[in-house]
Parts: sequence; C-alpha cells; structure tokens
Amino acid sequence: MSLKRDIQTGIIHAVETVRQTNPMAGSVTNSVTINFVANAQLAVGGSAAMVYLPDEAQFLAQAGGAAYINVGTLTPVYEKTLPGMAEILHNTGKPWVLDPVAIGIGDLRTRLLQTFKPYKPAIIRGNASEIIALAGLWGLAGGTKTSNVRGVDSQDSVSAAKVAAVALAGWTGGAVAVSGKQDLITDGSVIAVSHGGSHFMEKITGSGCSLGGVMAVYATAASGFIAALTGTAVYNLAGCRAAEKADGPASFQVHFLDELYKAKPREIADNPFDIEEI
Ligand SMILES: Nc1ncnc2c1ncn2[C@@H]1O[C@H](COP(=O)(O)OP(=O)(O)OP(=O)(O)O)[C@@H](O)[C@H]1O
Ligand SMILES: Cc1ncsc1CCO
Ligand SMILES: [Mg+2]
Repeated sequence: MSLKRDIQTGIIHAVETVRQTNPMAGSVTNSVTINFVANAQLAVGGSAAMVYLPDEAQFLAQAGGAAYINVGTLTPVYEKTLPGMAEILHNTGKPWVLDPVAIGIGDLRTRLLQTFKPYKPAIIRGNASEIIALAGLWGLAGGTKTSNVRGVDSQDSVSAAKVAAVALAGWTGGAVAVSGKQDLITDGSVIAVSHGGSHFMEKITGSGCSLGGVMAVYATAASGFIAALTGTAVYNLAGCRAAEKADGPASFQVHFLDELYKAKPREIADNPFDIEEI
C-alpha cells in the first residue's frame, strides 16, 4: 500500500474510533473560545471538560485519553495549573496538544511556553507566526525570537513556518500543524499539506483553538501525525461545505458545527492533501 493510502486508512480508523468510543480530552483553554472548543469536540464524537484550577487539571490529565492546553487568555492561577498538568501528561505518556496562542505577549506566557519544552506535546498546533516564534523560544531551527507575532492572528505564510515545524517535530517526536489558507502537518519525516476550508474561518474567532481541541480528541485514537491530519481534514471539508450555505460569519459557524458532525469517515480521508517525504 502507498503511504498516502496508509494515511487515509489511519484517518478513517481515527474518525470511527472516536465516534464509537466518545473519548474525553480535557482542556485548559482561553475564555474567548472555550464554548466553541467544547462544541467542536462534541460534534466530532468526543467528550469535553474545561477547567482552570491546578488539582482539577491534574485530575483531567489522569482521567482523559488526551488533553488540550491553550494559553490564549492567562490568569495568575495558570502559573500553578499548566506546568503540573503538562508534567503529568508527559510522565504518564498521554498525548497532549499545545496551542501557543499569541506567543510573545507578556512574561507569564513566555515563561509557561518555555516550561513546556521538556514535556513534549504530541501535537503543537498554531498559525505560522506562532510556530516560528515557538521554535525561536525553544532555540530550534527556523525560529526567530522576534517573529511577526502581533496578537492572535498570523502575519506569516504557512510555507514560511516549514523549517520551524520540522524542527519542533524533531524535538518532540510528535507532530506539528501549521494552520492557514492551506495547512501543513509534519512529524519531522513526512509533510502533508491539506486543502479546503473557507475564508470565513478567519472571520470567526476560535477556528484554530477548536481545531486544537478536536486534534486532542483524535489523539486519543491515533498518532499525533494522524490525529493532526484528521482534525485538519475534517475542518477543511466542513469549512468548505459550510461556506456554501453561509450568508456571513455567524451562519457559517452554525453550519460549520453541523458539517463537522455530518462528515463521513471516507469523505474526511478523501479531503485533498499532498504528501512529501523529507
Ligand atoms: N483563508 C483561509 N482559507 C481556508 N481555510 C482557512 C483560511 N484561514 C484559516 N483557515 C482554516 O481555519 C482553521 C484555523 O486556522 P487559523 O490559521 O485561522 O487558526 P488560528 O489563527 O489559530 O485561529 P484562532 O486563533 O482564531 O483560533 C484551519 O482549519 C485552517 O485550514
Ligand atoms: C481573540 C483571542 N484573544 C485571546 S485568545 C483568542 C482566541 C483566538 O486565538
Ligand atoms: Mg490561534
């Protein structure tokens, strides 16, 4: 079987397993998009739980099949919550997804993101500017300390983050997903570029955050690379379908959740992607 076929088989298996087993992936995520993250996780067949406090995050790290950490809106309690949660996830071999939202803003965000380096997330998901900046913070190839991070939106093209993504995956041994008009997913030896989606995804907040939460759901049932590609593929398919029905961003978001829910395993695996072996 070709590599592409193997990957598609993995995608189908991940989608079916999640729908059959309703796995829980707990989250500590930002207050802007927390509801959308939970709804997207439920729509693909997972179970969601969101917490803030240190002991509750430790509980979720142990109870779930995977977890999601997103540093979008920090409060002082996260200084205690996040390192302990990441340490447990790493020590118990649980896959976890890191979304380094708005890296570069503030001391606490920088310190926390630096703390995560030894805890090797199975998936790092971010837009191009965030991936370049995280590689810079972690002292890896392709990164710059002063990347174009301005806030939560990307100022760089996805292809500009390719070297940083490969270097980050080389460090963690997991996968890195760079989102944008096209999405790049790599495990350090294969690069997949996934197509589809809609310009409306830039007009609603949380398409990236919820994608990270959905990747965590799939990571309960697949490798980081397959989980990241499965999440990206269902987002690109559902985004494309929702855009055909939408009149604007608000109706797009409603249709998008419906399309996430309705997408069939084979259709998700057939959503167009290219692969390149490094
Ligand atoms: N112009 C576009 N055309 C098609 N799809 C897009 C476009 N922009 C983003 N997407 C899709 O939106 C999803 C989220 O990617 P995006 O880069 O917007 O994340 P993000 O900037 O981290 O979002 P947020 O921080 O608001 O959650 C991905 O599935 C991506 O493919
Ligand atoms: C808009 C925004 N601000 C902090 S987190 C967040 C959600 C998108 O990343
Ligand atoms: Mg984001």
